[in-house]
Amino acid sequence: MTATVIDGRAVAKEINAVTATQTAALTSQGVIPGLAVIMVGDDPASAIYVRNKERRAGKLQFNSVVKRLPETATQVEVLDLVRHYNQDPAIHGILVQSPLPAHLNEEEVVMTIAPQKDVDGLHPKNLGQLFANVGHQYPVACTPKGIMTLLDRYDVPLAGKQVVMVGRSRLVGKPLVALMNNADATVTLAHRHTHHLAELTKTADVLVVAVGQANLITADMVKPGATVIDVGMNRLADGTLTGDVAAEVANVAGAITPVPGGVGPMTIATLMQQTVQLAAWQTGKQVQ
Ligand SMILES: Nc1nc(=O)c2c([nH]1)NC[C@@H]1CN(c3ccc(C(=O)N[C@@H](CCC(=O)O)C(=O)O)cc3)C=[N+]21
Repeated sequence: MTATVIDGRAVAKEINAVTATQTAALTSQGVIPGLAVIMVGDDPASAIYVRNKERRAGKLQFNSVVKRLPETATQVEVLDLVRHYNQDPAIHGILVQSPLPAHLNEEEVVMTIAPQKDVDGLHPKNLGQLFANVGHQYPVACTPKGIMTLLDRYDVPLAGKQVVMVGRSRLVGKPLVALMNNADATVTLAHRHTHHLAELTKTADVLVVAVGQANLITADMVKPGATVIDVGMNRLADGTLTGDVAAEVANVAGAITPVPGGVGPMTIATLMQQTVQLAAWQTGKQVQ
């Protein structure tokens, strides 16, 4: 038996088609969705992301701005740039690429982004709303949100199911836990201090892995028939891109996302979808 391959590119294409229609609707009302990306230094995963975002935003005819600052940029420079885009009515979404160089205070940068423009959903106000499952019109981190869309498109049941999330980043693991909880799954968050990881992952009906370590998850760690979502983005010495899940897992899982072509394209599509949504909220326009 070999697992169903969950085709992130195909689902992303559907989402992008809807986003294109919504973009046209907004543009005809005089609002061009505006996305500002700030990248400091040159993290390789960020470089892939920025390149693919620019391409997609161009195709959708967004107002897309990418500001690249050198590794040596100061905290004040980054904060001033964020404040500039906070004030700019042509920009509806602001994204600061993570990780920032070690000398910068990421916490303070995130706190400075206007919550209504925080297209990554990282601001404590937005994360708080997500965890409390209260309110409406708040952004959610694009990778976990895109994962929920994928699972929905593939009719993967979540209510009452065991979900194990490996990796507790603010960008993926934490928001995914909240989204899964809000979807009535029983969710466990595992991380570098977790004991007996293999025993835990083997209980998962849905296993999501966002660690950044090639081959971390092997076939013996997966329940037969489970859905495995691989968020890893690892560049091997020979230049190939690979996730955190070993190829042999396809012999055990029921469904699995490939890398590339799984979660990555969904992150981009969700970013564009959410930028349009933020533009509509900020301007009071209808998109559908
Ligand atoms: N504030 C912030 N938000 C992020 O969401 C964020 C970030 N910082 N820093 C870097 C990581 C990495 N990331 C990727 C998203 C899509 C692809 C992607 O498009 N992957 C494709 C293409 C791969 C390729 O072009 O070779 C795929 O998996 O098929 C990659 C990487 C978002 N991240």
